[in-house]
Amino acid sequence: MKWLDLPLTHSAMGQIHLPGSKSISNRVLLLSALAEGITDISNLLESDDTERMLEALKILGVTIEHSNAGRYIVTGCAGDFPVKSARLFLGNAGTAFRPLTAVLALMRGHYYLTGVPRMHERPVGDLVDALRQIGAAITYLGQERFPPLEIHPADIHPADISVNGNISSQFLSGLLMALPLTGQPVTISVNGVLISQPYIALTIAQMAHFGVQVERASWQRFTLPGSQVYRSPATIAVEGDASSASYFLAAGAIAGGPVRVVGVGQDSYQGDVRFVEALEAMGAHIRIGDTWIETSGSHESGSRGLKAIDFDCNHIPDAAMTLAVTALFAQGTTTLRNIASWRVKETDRIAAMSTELRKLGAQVESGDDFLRVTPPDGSLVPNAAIDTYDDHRMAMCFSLASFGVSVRINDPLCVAKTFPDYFEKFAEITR
Ligand SMILES: O=C(O)C1=C[C@@H](OP(=O)(O)O)[C@@H](O)[C@H](O)C1
Ligand SMILES: C=C(OP(=O)(O)O)C(=O)O
Repeated sequence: MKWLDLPLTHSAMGQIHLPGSKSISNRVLLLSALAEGITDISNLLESDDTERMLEALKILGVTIEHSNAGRYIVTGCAGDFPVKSARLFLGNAGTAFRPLTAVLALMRGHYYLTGVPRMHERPVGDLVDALRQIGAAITYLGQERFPPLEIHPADIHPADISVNGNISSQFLSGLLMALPLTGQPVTISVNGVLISQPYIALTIAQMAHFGVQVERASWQRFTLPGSQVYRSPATIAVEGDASSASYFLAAGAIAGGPVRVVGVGQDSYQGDVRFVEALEAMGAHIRIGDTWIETSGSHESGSRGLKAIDFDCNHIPDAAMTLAVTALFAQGTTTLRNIASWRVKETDRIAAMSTELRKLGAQVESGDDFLRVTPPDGSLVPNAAIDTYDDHRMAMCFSLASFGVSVRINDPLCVAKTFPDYFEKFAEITR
């Protein structure tokens, strides 16, 4: 499908059962594969990113059975992948590429890790630097500090290491998940500011489910005490995806609501549940239960019933994109701060977001790490053709423009990265 035309929609209302969290799914798959014992996983996300992880683990010799939708049974390999030589294609899945790099560097095997062309523009050098501190032998097959990578068998000498924290938290997450495999005590220090910190909390929580503890004095220093092994928790249910929830929650805030998402709630492990704090600051009404979140707002679609905000988005890098499009329905200028990491994700998201918001008539200012969005004086420009840059979140965010104007989404199938049936679900809440 080359494009999808979304007609002007007057209101949003209904209930959506969320697909499983991408971030939890790929962590749980990897930890199940590394654990002793069999793990019965339910509500696993079925999308391109999790498919890349599943495929890679199977190539590495892990037995994974698929029984019914979202249910996977993984027989763990007790810390050592049986296959010692493999080529892995990891698409554009950061949650597969970065953690697998760290784990495979310790496996005394010979591995090639590649991805789509955009993955080869997404940095991995800080992670490789950290792994080289303990003896890992990794070479860059293309541009220095970027995938594709070749990992050679190496003698690992566990020692205290440091890693940069300001490009992607996935480097630290990868190290945290991999280093218990050495069995030795190791302390990881983070150089500079750690971005996307809730994803580190998520990593530590998932490791704890598999019996491995991380000691943490601050968000700059993490100790793995040594002599710990991953043990299967037997069964594990993946929470709904809080980033995927953001589109529906924004819809409820923009176009009346109530819109309820089911699958995440007040005790969620995912940082993106805090997106609702931004919506609340914009004037939306929020209700949260144990396993659901509901939003409602002004009942006149496209009426700019919301208030502009100035928001630090460091802790919600993915849901922050939803905020940029929600800003079209707020009075005044919304500023999103601390979003420098957007530049090295599926596309340069600051550039892409600026270009596409302007097509709708918004005034946009941007810098290295911020975006400022002012809606047009009158209505949004109708029938804009929004380019999506092979970025699932660009496609999903801009569906929200249809609450103000009819809009065309180019290459809508890019949502397959994390939410293959997004547009069907979106249609369920529009009236
Ligand atoms: O660890 C994770 O699951 C993720 C961490 C974040 O990346 P950065 O740490 O690169 O910001 C986030 O954007 C990504 O979608 C998922
Ligand atoms: C940044 C993202 O993905 P990745 O896990 O590939 O980094 C995302 O899903 O918005």
